[in-house]
Amino acid sequence: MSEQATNGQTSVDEEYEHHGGFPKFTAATPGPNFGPFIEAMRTLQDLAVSIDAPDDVLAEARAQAEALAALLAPYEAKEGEATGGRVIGLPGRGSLLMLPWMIEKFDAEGVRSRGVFRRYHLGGNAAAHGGVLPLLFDDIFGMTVHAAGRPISRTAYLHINYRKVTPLNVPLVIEGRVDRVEGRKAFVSARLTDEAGTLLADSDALMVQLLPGQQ
Ligand SMILES: CCCCCCCC(=O)SCCNC(=O)CCNC(=O)[C@H](O)C(C)(C)COP(=O)(O)OP(=O)(O)OC[C@H]1O[C@@H](n2cnc3c(N)ncnc32)[C@H](O)[C@@H]1OP(=O)(O)O
Repeated sequence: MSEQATNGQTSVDEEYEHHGGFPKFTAATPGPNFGPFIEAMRTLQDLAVSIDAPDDVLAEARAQAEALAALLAPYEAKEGEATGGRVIGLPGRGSLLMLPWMIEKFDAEGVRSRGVFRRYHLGGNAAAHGGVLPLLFDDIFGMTVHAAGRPISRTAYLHINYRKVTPLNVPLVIEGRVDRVEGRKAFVSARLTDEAGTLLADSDALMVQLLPGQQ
């Protein structure tokens, strides 16, 4: 977000200032323990949805989880200041909400990301839950319009075609691009495939550029 104003037009930096409550996001550079901490939390998520443990084990797990929450609670930070989501070199940019995928290509031609769906993302019969695919697509579309140099935009609609069941723990690829722009509207599309190129799902969406002051 470093474009300068030219010919009296609003710069991307100024656009940020105009976007109501939107904080200005800058990359975070946490210490070496942040990445392993997030990975440990992801493993906990996988286990929390998959264990069948006796109650005395759950009592101990509960105590440790509550102690961990008490340790971390004093460090809660505002949106835009929390580390998670701002570490480009980590899966999901270090956000637990995001899929643990790594950005491989990020330019005006499009964005490509690779990763796996884990046990935490299980829907049924060994396949990813249908609800986590929109998360993946929406995130790639946000990055796609950003990489294309568009000002902050929100998803107006997002349509997904589920072509084949999406497996867990199999390396997958998603690629998104801007197909066309009409004023504030960017029409985007993306494809989710396995590494052999088999199409699992595709999506198209409308990203509408926010007006000054618009939340
Ligand atoms: C910091 C990085 C943030 C990145 C965000 C990542 C993406 C996200 O996940 S955002 C979260 C999910 N999305 C939302 O919450 C959006 C909620 N909706 C909204 O805020 C508004 O409806 C919004 C902004 C999409 C559009 O509203 P508004 O600014 O009033 O525009 P509006 O005048 O209605 O529409 C603008 C144009 O888009 C079109 N449009 C708007 N919505 C739709 C739609 N659902 N389908 C088709 N066209 C639409 C309108 O017809 C209009 O077209 P035209 O200019 O040709 O007449």
